[in-house]
Amino acid sequence: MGHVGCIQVVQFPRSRPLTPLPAVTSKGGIRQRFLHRSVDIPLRQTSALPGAWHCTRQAWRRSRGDVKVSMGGYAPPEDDEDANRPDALGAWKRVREARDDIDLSTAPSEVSSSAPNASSTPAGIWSSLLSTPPAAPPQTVPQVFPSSEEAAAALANFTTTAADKAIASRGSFTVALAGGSLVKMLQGIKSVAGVEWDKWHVFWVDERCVPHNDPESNYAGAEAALLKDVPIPKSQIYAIDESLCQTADSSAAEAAKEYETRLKGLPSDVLPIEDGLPVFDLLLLGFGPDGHICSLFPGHPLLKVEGPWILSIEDSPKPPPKRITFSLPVVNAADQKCFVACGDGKAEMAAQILQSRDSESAVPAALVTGNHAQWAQGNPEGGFGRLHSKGPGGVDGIEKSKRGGVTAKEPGQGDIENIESAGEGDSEEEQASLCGSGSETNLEGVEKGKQSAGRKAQKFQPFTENRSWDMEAEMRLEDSGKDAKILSWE
Ligand SMILES: O=C(O)[C@H](O)[C@@H](O)[C@H](O)[C@H](O)COP(=O)(O)O
Repeated sequence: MGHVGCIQVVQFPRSRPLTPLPAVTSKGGIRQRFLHRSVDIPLRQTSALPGAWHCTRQAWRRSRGDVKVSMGGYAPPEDDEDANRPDALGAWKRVREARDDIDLSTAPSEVSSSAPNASSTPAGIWSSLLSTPPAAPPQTVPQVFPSSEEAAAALANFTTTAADKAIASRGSFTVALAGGSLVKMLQGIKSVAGVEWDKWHVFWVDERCVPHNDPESNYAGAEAALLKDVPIPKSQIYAIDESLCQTADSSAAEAAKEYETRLKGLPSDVLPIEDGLPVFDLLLLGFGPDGHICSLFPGHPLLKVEGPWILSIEDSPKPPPKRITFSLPVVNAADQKCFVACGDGKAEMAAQILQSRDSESAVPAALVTGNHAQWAQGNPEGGFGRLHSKGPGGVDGIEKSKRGGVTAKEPGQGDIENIESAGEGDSEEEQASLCGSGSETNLEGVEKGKQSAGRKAQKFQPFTENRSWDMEAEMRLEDSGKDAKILSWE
């Protein structure tokens, strides 16, 4: 095909055609999205490498290898491992290798205008890429809800949408749950109609090393809030092995090892592994008032551990002290991560997470990369409402909406994304119903939640936009001589 100087989009022979979506302009270039097997595959063209198109690592993963982005005509140098990667970083490295010899500003002439059949041949794809005019950037609207019921309903909608996509793509859905105040919010999921529960596989991002009937058990909380009422096969609920957590002397390390072994024994159509890490479809995360996620606490050495998937901790600052947890690389390898923040007490930390992202002082929650959604329950006139201010604890770019909520002016890098009020505030009593203080035990919180009023039907806009891989920043980094392997920047 002679695509000299450009990255060529190739479809494997048996894959379904890509459906081009309208192109958008975004930070660093023009972005084109394709719909493929129900997933968006964004490609972008950057000013740094005119004529070249790139896709994010996460999009590559989500395409499940069905779409290949490669550079025609240039073999990767053998001694550069990264240049052999099939994803955007590899493609970029290959282009960097070749850029002295080629004219990167020249798009392949045979696809510039008259290529046949826009979506079924590489030339056609190029043609549609080149001819689609840029559109306005999409709005992304993660939301703050004045009532926990509304936040729970939005979370339910988001989760079941993610499940539908995963099931359509590979026949199963893997979701990993946190504990804490998130647990009560899970109740909303059971009222969604038409869920293919038999395709769900449920895990825990962290678990306290206690028996299942212990009020501190995250498994027990999720069981009471959701699992006991939905027909997920028991064999697809991956709780900690409680036989390893019976006494105060129990070793969390053994429980972690057992959990990891069980995950590694799952077939790849249930839990795919990429770059040595499991790719969960969705993580439902909380964050603590200190910014911890899972059982990864600020300043704790576990944050830096990269090899094992599941880690143990015996000195958790949040009781109980013995726990097992996903490692940070496992968290970041997941396809989607959703933060749920309950109550105004989390607003200050939410602001800190937004502001410290990408900085040395980032708290664990700010180290989570990739695709995010955030649902928060709080008072738009209270703690979360203050996020609009530029003062201490405030976040630039977020302003109050007419209805008393807060909404972002534009999705800026490092934002917790746009935040919008979902309606008028509910009573204090109702606010407390699904959103506990976090200090009460999981089971107590669920009991309280059961007494809440039924949820309201509501409009909900899912978060779809990727935090894109910033290729220009990565190039600047490499030029500055620093380690450029910021592969999870997407
Ligand atoms: O076992 C746990 O403690 C949880 O799994 C933990 O990961 C939780 O998500 C955060 O601690 C936030 O908890 P709160 O929402 O209760 O603050």
